[in-house]
Amino acid sequence: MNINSTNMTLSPSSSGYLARNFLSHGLLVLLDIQIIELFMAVIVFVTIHSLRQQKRQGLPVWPFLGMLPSLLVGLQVDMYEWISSVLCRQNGTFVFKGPWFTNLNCVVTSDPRNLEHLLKTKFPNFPKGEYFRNTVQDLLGNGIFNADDEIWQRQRKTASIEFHSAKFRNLTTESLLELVHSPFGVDPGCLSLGLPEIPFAQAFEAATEATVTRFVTPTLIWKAMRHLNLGTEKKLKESIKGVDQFADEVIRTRKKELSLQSEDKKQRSDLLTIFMGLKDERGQPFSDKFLRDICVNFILAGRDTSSVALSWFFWLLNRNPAVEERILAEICGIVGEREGGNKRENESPLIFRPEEVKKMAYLQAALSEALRLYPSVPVDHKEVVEDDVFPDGTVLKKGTKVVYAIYAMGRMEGIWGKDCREFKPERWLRDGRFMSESAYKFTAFNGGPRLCLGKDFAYYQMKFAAASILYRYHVKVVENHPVIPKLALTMYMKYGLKVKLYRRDQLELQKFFNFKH
Ligand code: HEM
Repeated sequence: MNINSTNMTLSPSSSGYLARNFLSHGLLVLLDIQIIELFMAVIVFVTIHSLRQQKRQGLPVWPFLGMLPSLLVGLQVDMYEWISSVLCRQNGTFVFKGPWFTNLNCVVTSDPRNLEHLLKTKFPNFPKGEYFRNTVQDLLGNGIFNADDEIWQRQRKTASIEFHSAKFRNLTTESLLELVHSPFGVDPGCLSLGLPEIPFAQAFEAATEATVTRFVTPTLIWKAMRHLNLGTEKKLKESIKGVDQFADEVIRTRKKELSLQSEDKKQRSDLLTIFMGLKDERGQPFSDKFLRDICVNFILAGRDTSSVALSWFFWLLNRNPAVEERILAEICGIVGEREGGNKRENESPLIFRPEEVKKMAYLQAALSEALRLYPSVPVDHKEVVEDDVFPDGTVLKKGTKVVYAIYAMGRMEGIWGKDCREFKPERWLRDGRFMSESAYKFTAFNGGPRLCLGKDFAYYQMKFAAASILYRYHVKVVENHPVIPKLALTMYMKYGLKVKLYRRDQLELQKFFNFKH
């Protein structure tokens, strides 16, 4: 990664610039390469040491060996599969030990009993903790994802009241309608134009990816790299700049709008506006930095989680045409119940009513199944406050880091049965009705006091968007397009999802109107 960016600087087109800046720049390039070598040496050392530790504990060493070359070429490995395979062999929990000077020690678990203990029963004993906070601080600041205690409670309470208000619900329903049926939404003809590139979204994705690299790099090393502005730290800094520019613009615009409105017209109900009207513990309005953290965290919570879930959903659908047919049959059945029979509304685009979206049980099952296999937040992190013991007997010392592997949970036979790797929406249905699962077994939305605040809204918007697209188009994934997860805070696809859209015609849909379940 670092070498690539160095090469870019050394390209012929920039040679004039380089000549002028040779001394300072040349030194930086040299330092950059030395840091990479140091970093690699540390990784090799960490690996050898960890291998010995793993062996002593009776843990399999081959997955770690398999990971080594990939780690050295830029953490390209499918880390999630590696963690899953070790967890399956270790009955759901293992202790990972790195050398004393690294931060790579942790307990990794996917056991639902431990999850319930961690997320609910002993919740106060398992905050996000200092290590997590320091690692993601540059990107998430003091926002809800990164906060504990009062700072977290305050944001949670404010957001929770807001999320449950009628005004907020109306606003989100309206914006969803606008989003799906806008010129870049799913209106006929528009998708063929292609989607615009969104610099903020790119910066955001790059920032979450670079942040995750910190978790697998000794703290000492990434802090040194940050200080010297090198490698992934340089990338992180640049991408955070892009994220901040966007957030600053949103805050500035909102402040201006509010200052221009008269008191009686201050009707706007969105989270940012609510937080702008609140005071901190000293009775002062929240700083712009804190408002920026609110923006960034809620965007991460609500935007990227749902959008990556939809990408995995459409990819899975492409591999399971029978599921797509059942979803279409469900949608057409619901549309058919509309006044005026089963005729498609010719000219105006068909917009699903909220009560119709709620009825789409099979679609909800398919989305849950996609999230079971590809959870938007693939791993999460806690820290132990006081010595404790997990229900499975694992001893937890104060300060231990605990990683709960949500991705791996979807691949545990002990939890989901022998067919756990298959995409089977039917496992979520009883007599045609959607049945939710325990949050400690299906942890895609977290559980306990930190259960996702937007879960219901997320299902609603994903169902609305998926149904609106599927009713109009057959979404075909471009052949041979590589689809693998990216190592980031959110489970993006490493190379995105390339699809071709084929407009459905009346005849094709007619088949589904006549389909019997
Ligand atoms: C498929 C969609 C979604 C998934 C899979 C998802 C998943 C999650 C997960 C795993 C967490 C816990 C994160 C952590 O503590 O580290 C979380 C928290 C949260 N989610 Fe979601 N989420 C989704 C959509 C949304 C939406 C649409 C919103 C808002 C409109 C939202 C708002 C939140 C908030 C505010 C939190 C923080 C809760 C807290 O820490 O108390 N989420 N979500």
